[in-house]
Amino acid sequence: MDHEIYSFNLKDAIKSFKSFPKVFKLLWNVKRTYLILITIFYIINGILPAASILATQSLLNSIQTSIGKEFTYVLYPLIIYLALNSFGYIISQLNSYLQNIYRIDLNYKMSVMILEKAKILSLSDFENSEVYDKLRRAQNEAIERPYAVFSIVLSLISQFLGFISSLAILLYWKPWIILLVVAIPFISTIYMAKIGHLQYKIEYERSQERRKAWYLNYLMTNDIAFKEIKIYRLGDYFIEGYKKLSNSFIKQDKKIIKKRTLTSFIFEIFDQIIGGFILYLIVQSAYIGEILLGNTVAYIRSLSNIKGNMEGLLGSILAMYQNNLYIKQLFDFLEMPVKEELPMSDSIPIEEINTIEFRDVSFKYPNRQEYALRNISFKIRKGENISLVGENGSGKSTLVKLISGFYYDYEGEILINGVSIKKIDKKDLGNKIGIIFQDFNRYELTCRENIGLGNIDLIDNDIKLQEAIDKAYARGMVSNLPKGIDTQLGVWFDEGVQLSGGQWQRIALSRAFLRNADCYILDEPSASLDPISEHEIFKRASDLSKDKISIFISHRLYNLRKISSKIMVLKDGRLIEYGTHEELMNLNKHYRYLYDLQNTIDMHDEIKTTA
Ligand SMILES: Nc1ncnc2c1ncn2[C@@H]1O[C@H](COP(=O)(O)OP(=O)(O)OP(=O)(O)O)[C@@H](O)[C@H]1O
Repeated sequence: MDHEIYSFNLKDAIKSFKSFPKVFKLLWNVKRTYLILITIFYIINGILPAASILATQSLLNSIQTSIGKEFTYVLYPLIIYLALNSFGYIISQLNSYLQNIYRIDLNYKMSVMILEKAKILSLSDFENSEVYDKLRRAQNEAIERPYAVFSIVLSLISQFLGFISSLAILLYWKPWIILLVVAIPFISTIYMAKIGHLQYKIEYERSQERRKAWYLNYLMTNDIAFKEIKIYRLGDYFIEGYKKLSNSFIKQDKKIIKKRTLTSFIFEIFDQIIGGFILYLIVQSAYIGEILLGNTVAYIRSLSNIKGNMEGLLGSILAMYQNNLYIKQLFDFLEMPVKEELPMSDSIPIEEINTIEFRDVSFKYPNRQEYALRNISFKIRKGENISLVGENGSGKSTLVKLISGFYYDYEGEILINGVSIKKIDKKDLGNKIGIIFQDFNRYELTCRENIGLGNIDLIDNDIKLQEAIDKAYARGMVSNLPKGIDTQLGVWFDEGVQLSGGQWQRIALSRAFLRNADCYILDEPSASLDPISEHEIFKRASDLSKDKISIFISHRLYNLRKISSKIMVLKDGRLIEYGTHEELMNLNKHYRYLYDLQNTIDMHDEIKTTA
């Protein structure tokens, strides 16, 4: 974790401004004409208060000194005074309009940038909670910050101009008064910076906890966990967890608010005393006739402007420092190196997958000590139907994730057509593999989209979609939907139709079949399918991949037996047996044990059901 979040000092504060050039580059690229106009308006806004003070001074003095003279002496200062005020109003309205528009564009651009970055992250990035935290921090806390920095910089300019111009008016009268005016706001800002830093540190450290609270909230307000929450009566448990986490945040937040209020209260008292003393000096000078009425009003207004500007100025610097810390998170995320993304420029294109070979491959997940796969070697050729079997956690899904190119930090060699998978064009590899994972997605979109996402180019091609639907034996099911293929699926949106687990699986299969792949991987596509449907699907998938490669994972060994040209048996991450069903049965080892065990259980079940 960054050292700079633990303490506040000037060096760190200056360091936090490092991301400035990047912020301005980003702002510049959004809408530069607006950026320039807004800047000009801020500058005018900075000068206007002092100009208004001078106009007031001139108006009042001319009223006081022109008694008995022509009215034009008063009329011109009056017109200038009114014109200035109207001009100020128009400028501020225009400025707020431009800022609102600019802000919408900027936030949109920021959200897209974060999504674009998330798009290129690897699976292991998403499985890494640190990366996940970075993503959430960027999304939740940093997205508004570039705009905040921009408006702070502008108000800094505006405040500074206001400060200098009002100061000049007061300097003209009594220069030493300036020291009194600036002392307290200056000291109070340093204290406030410390509190601001503390707040940032708290936010940073609790981002995991915040995510947990969000997750509990999500579980309670989403249909994903609804059934279990109802049946197991988990509502109170989750709400308690949410409350516990939220209460700790609330406690911390209240503490900070207390600290902040107390500090500003104490400094405000000092400030009021000093302000009162200066006001006394001005009124006394006016009383003894040292200054005219217009000057008196001008000095009083300058005094309050300086105070306001000074506070605003220091407050802006403080806010800028805080925003810089958050912006650092944004760039931390946007500039985070994408580990697994291999250079596309010198990658080798492939037209088809002929062979997949593992040579002594071992792999462990980045966050785990133990290996998920150990010393795996095999070669699969075009036309082979391979089945992967093994107990839970034996490494079957991990193996297919490696074939799909999700992880590259394995030991040994993975070769596609004899070339290292690391060198193969990722896009080509993706295009040539049709896969359904165990945890396949149920998109809350239309049936067309749910299938068409398998090959976006074909999403409007009804003939190809129908072919894919037929391959997954889903024709009857889709045509029975109220709007056929254009029916909204799921329950999140209007007119959505919920499907059964097995029906969703057929949709996912159609999605995989829509790809013109050379290698079909079905990772337990059968979990929600009845044994007959599973047999049909496997049979169909193996028929479809006659001159291709297919890899099936299932716990129903009986169904795999008929369609597999070879069976791989995994145990504790090792490939312990590899051969045809007959060979493995004759070997009389683990596969035979699993097969016989399943048969015995099935027979037992059958006897129980018929009894
Ligand atoms: N994303 C992950 N991060 C860390 N460890 C993981 C991850 N996914 C799987 N593992 C671990 O890797 C090992 C192999 O898991 P894998 O999912 O490949 O097993 P499997 O054979 O497909 O199991 P199942 O039959 O239950 O689907 C297990 O010990 C599991 O805990």
